[in-house]
Amino acid sequence: MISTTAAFAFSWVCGLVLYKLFTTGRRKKTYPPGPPTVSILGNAHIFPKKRAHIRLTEWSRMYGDIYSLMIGNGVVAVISSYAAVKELLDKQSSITGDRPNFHIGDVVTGGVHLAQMQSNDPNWSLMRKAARSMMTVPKCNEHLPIQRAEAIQFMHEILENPALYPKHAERYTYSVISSVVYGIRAPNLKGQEITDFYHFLDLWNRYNEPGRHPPVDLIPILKYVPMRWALWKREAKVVRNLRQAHYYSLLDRVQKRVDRGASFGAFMEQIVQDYESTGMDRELMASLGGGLLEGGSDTTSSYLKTLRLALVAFPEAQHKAHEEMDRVVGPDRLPELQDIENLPYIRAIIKEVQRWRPPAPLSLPHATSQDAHYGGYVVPRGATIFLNMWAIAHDDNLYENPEKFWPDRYIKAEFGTRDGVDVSAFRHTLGFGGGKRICPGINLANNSIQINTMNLIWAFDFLKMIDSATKRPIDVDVNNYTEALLISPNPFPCDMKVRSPQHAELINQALQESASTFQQFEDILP
Ligand code: HEM
Repeated sequence: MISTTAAFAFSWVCGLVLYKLFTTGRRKKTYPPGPPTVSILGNAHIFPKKRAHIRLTEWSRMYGDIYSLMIGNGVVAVISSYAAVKELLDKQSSITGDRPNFHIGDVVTGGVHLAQMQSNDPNWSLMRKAARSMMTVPKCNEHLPIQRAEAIQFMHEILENPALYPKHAERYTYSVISSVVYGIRAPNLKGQEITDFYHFLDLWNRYNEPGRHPPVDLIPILKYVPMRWALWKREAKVVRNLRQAHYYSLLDRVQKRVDRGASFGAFMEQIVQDYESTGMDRELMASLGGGLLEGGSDTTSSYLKTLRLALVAFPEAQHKAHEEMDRVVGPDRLPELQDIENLPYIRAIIKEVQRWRPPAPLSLPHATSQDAHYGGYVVPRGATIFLNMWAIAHDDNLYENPEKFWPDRYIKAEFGTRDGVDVSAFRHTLGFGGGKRICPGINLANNSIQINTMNLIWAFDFLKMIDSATKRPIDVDVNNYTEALLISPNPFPCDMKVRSPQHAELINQALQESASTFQQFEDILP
């Protein structure tokens, strides 16, 4: 009897194992369609490691505006239409506003990070509320003087050393956010804060390269491998220590300023003062400031780098922009933010840069906390959702010749679309994500984008470099981009020349006049 029961149990276990092996990786009929799966892996073996947005876009052309990839038993849904974003991310935001598990990220951040935490975590709500209240339109308008002064310094840096444009763009974006958040600016590229920040960000990006780490989120037991055998743990610890030191040191400087009764109007001063009523401890405060610095730096500088690439590669657009700028603003003064209302072609350039090369082509991944529904399909609880901004922005059915940088499309139609396209679900903020996770920095980012696009077009000619041997212009490669989740152009040859001595003189003069604005952010006391 015992042997019969044992035999029965044994065959039952074998059957279960076989069933699991057979079904793991298989797509359920209720899920969105997708590429054929294989046992156990599903689609894991074909998931692109680099330039994922390009492959995911090819699949969206085959499977439609929602499809799924199976990673083992995990489901990844990829959406690539305005309608799908509206239905899934915006309308069902309460159940599609989580983030997928990201263990290595948690090790680096201690699990406390605005962009990574789950939306039911009360600390996420606390930080998110604070971030949003700090970056309303009126609050951002209060920071316009420093944003404008930094943009003038940016132009001046290009005048002095145009070859370092990408570095100047990074200094600009870091300095604006650091001034707004901490009241501490980065006056030049050699400063300790900016050097430290980009050092650990570079390390983190490199450590995150696909394939560098074991798949800890898929095979959780790997989390328990001891540190001495787990390179990823040692690397994550290095970044964690550098990151923590940086953000605690910035926070301490704000705390000391508040203690001595001074104020530079920085966001963190208020947070430090209110910490008892808000319930934010030191770790949360440090993480909040850090999340904003990280969220706003690479994204805004990516825009500025793409703007330069587009103007060099598409001289016709540059010519039209110069013509408009000369007509509306002229050479006798710098542009002001209000001028944007009278510069439709410059506004079209801004929209086209964001469509043509969105800094976050797959946005940041969302995750579902319950089953969500779209187009008759189920996106099950625990699934990851990618908003494929690239697929939407490069959809030939929506946009004529989508690969071309052609701002005129936005002069012809509000959303730049072909005639007859239904734009009822369209919105200009798609590049900033959706639902309850939509980027909280939109207003600050838009001010930076508008001020700098006007300034740079007003001040400079963007020219192709001349090859010293052949004396011919060197073409730029408009597809040579970095390969991470956030993309920006790799360095390319470009010659930026100030448009006249009068333009240079006005920039120098404006920089001198900005001295008093900068002075408010010179946090030199210990
Ligand atoms: C051109 C500039 C920018 C672009 C294209 C951009 C884009 C994005 C995108 C696509 C997301 C993900 C949204 C989602 O998951 O649905 C995001 C999130 C975020 N962004 Fe931005 N962003 C920009 C500027 C900024 C700035 C200036 C700040 C702060 C000062 C900022 C802070 C953040 C934060 C903290 C998050 C995470 C929000 C959360 O998970 O709750 N971003 N951004």
